[in-house]
Amino acid sequence: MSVSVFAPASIGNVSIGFDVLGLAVQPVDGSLLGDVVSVELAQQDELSVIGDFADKLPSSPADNIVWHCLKLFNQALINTGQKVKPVKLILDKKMPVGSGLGSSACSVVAGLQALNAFYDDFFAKDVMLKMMGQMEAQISGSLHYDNVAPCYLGGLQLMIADPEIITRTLPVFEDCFYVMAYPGIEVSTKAAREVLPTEYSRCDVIQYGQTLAGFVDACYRQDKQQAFGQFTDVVAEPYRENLLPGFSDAKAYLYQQNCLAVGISGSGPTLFAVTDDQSVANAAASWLKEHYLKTNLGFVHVCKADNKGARCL
Ligand SMILES: Nc1ncnc2c1ncn2[C@@H]1O[C@H](COP(=O)(O)OP(=O)(O)O)[C@@H](O)[C@H]1O
Ligand SMILES: N[C@@H](CCOP(=O)(O)O)C(=O)O
Repeated sequence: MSVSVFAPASIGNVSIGFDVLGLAVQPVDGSLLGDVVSVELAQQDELSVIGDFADKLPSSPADNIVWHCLKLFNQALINTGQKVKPVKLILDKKMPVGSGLGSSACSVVAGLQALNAFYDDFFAKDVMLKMMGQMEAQISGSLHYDNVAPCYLGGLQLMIADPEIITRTLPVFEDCFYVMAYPGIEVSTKAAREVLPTEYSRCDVIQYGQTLAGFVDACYRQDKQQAFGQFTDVVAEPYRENLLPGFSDAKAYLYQQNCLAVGISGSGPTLFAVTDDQSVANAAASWLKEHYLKTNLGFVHVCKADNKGARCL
């Protein structure tokens, strides 16, 4: 028996919810923006990596986060008295690394969820999400669920301080397009966290709280004007934009073209632009292809919210 699980790309932070807000996205053209992990019975545990971005990962499979997922998952099975089966894992690494698209989360979620599907969904969702958070923390240096939660559960996820709840699903703006532009250069999440201040002014704290609260309220009332009217990131963007060549010019241009919001996806370098008008989305995508991409690895996708999250193929 073999199972394959796809886990979608996500926008960490969504600009105004540093570490606590994340949105899963899928291209409107139906292409798979995310990673796929397949699991099948084998003589002994093994991992092979294929796909467009396989050569960007550590050469030893033992350094791949999917291998660590297998070890964590097996230990959790053993802890419950279950018998562990040797498996062959195949990671189809479709996602660029250090991209701001939640690439490591895609591998973690696809890997753990494929294993759980192989064991007939042995672990409940909350147990799985905690394991996913643990693996993401190992790779990025700190515990943040804003990629793994939307990648696993789909949609727009708000992280809750209660460790028993972890995340709540917020209503999305179903008519919005998210134009995702990955320039083809790498920015490590760890490095992009190190440039952030360790303390913020009272004024920034108030603005952050007010903006996030206003956004959540607007999601429930489906009020796009309020959601995107005050869409200013005071926590990360001012300190990270220097890591992203061309970001501030692109942002200014896209606002002139009537985009509702523009921000850094996760820790960058991917930029996202929001609009509810498909012709604005297509024009933004064409412009970004020409002006924001820096290498031939870059790409632009017009996306919508992905409400399904990780799924068996
Ligand atoms: N399967 C994997 N997917 C992504 N990154 C991996 C994987 N296995 C190991 N890594 C390593 O983890 C780090 C992930 O970097 P990070 O900046 O967090 O990526 P992203 O922001 O795209 O999730 C890189 O050093 C990469 O080599
Ligand atoms: N909240 C994190 C999100 C990182 O997302 P990634 O896609 O860049 O891994 C942060 O901003 O550091």
